[in-house]
Amino acid sequence: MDTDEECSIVLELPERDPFSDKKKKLLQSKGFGPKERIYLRSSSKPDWMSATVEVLLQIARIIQLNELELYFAEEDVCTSMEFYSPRNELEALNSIVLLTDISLSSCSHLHTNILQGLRQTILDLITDVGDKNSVKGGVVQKDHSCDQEERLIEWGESNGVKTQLKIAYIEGAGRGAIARKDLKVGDIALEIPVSIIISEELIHETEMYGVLKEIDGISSETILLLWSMKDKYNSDSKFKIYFDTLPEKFNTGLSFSIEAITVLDGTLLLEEIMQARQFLHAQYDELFPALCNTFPDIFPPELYTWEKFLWACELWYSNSMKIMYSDGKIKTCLIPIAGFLNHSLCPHVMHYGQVDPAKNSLKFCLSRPCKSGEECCLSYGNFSSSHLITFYGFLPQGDNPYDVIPLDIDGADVDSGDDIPKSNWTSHMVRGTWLSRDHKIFYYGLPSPLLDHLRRSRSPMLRTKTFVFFILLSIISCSQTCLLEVSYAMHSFTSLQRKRTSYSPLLLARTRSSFMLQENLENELEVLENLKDIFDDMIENMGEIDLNDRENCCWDEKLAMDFKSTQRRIACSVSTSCLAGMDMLKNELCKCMAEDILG
Ligand SMILES: C[S@@+](CC[C@H](N)C(=O)[O-])C[C@H]1O[C@@H](n2cnc3c(N)ncnc32)[C@H](O)[C@@H]1O
Repeated sequence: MDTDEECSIVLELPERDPFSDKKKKLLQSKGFGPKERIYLRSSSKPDWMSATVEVLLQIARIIQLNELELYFAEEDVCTSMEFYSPRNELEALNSIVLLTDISLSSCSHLHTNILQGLRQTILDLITDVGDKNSVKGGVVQKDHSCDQEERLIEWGESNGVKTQLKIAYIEGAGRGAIARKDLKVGDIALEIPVSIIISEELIHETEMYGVLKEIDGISSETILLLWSMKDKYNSDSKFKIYFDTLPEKFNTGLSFSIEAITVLDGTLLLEEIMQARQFLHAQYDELFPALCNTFPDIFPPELYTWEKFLWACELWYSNSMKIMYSDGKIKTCLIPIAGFLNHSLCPHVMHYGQVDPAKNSLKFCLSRPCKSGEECCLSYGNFSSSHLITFYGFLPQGDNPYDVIPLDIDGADVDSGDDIPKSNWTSHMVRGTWLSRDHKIFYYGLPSPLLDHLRRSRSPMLRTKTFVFFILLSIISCSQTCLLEVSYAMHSFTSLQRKRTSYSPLLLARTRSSFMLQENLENELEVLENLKDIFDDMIENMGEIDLNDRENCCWDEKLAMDFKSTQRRIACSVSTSCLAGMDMLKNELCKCMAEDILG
């Protein structure tokens, strides 16, 4: 509890966090426990606030990491200021705002100023995250009319919708939602009453539902999809105005032409799109024409063609949202008006999936400010570009931190029989190494779980980087150079090796360590060589992309080319980082060998 003299904020990693063990380890590596009380003492030092915020933020970031960010998180003890992703940064900062709001509502008068100061500092940081990470905001195209969209908003408002947004055409993204006035963190940009959300309840009373519910294993999503295929053409539908605003064509990866698919040769997206299409075809063939033949009045054949089925699949994949209702049930829904919001890697709205039971409505609250006239964006989820292309038909602007290349290697960590804890990652991947800050020896900008896995699987005797590191330390201690900063030791072990004493037992111990170090460095080198080979093959299989042709291509070929360019860039960065790492290792090996020869 806070005393009158001291005010504090407690940051705690929830026990139920699915990655609690890994996060505890990461917190520990930065010198924190799973529950930290941070005292807010206004001191005479001018930078006390930024120092306090730095600590709060370091802990909050780790607590807010998702699985993929955790995989790429770097445990390097030297780095204090981390940045994992715009999403993580916004979540971390917003979690601190929430904690200060809770404290403000219950704190004594004495602490109000400190807490308000902290709140304002965090809000300023949130604005900075937006300014630094939102790539060239949506450019409004003035030459498009949005009459239909405005009619939908009027219809919504007459049904209880409250909105601070208007609809406009955005360059390269279709329609989007623009702030009508300056909106702050916590403001509600849009509020949609449950009564206008399209979800499974809506169709329970229909004849169609009576037929479909008898089909073994049919999901409520498929039932809704089949209902929407027909309701789109129903002139008496309650949702006619909504259906009228939907595009005639969705242009997702699911409707890529054969030419675009060919461009994807050598990438995993080719497989992903082919599999998704095969799955949908199989699903369609299971239901049609049988349903049309047996119930032609309920399923008129002209409304249930493959093309119309594919349109509905694209509608549901690209426009539906998963919503948790007040009873705790999660349902896939179409949400008129909210369906105009585009996706951003640095979104304004991050949490919108839960019905507010008090108002029976869905609220879209801001996690970062949105200026008047600026496009207000959502996060559709932490999706890779291949997922966004397949199911939404676009590549987000900017560096997508979820763009990974999965590696088809046996994921389970090899049990080396030693007592070094295994990382327990069941699958491995890489992403653009430019996203990593740590390109030192043993890190190379590559994910540690992958490197550790490869080190272990090359040889059960081969140790993780932690073990190599201990060997380095033992050499250092043999040289009677003590109390060195760990980070310094990592960088300067070779120079310390040179300061040898002529003490024979120490020399012997050091020689043994030096031999083990050499062996580990050689193994390390092989790990990088193998990894580089994998990525060089991948680059070769992808082939060159002739971007000169791009302008004359169709939308899908352009998208395929852009995707391939991003994949090539990732693969090239991995190959380059491996090469740089190999050079560092060869350098160290040369020094080791020279040391041994010189005795
Ligand atoms: C839920 S809708 C959003 C509204 C949509 N722009 C429209 O005109 O109907 C999702 C679709 O919007 C487009 N979209 C969303 N975010 C985008 C982005 N960041 N860049 C380009 N297109 C985007 C994609 O076509 C996607 O399938």
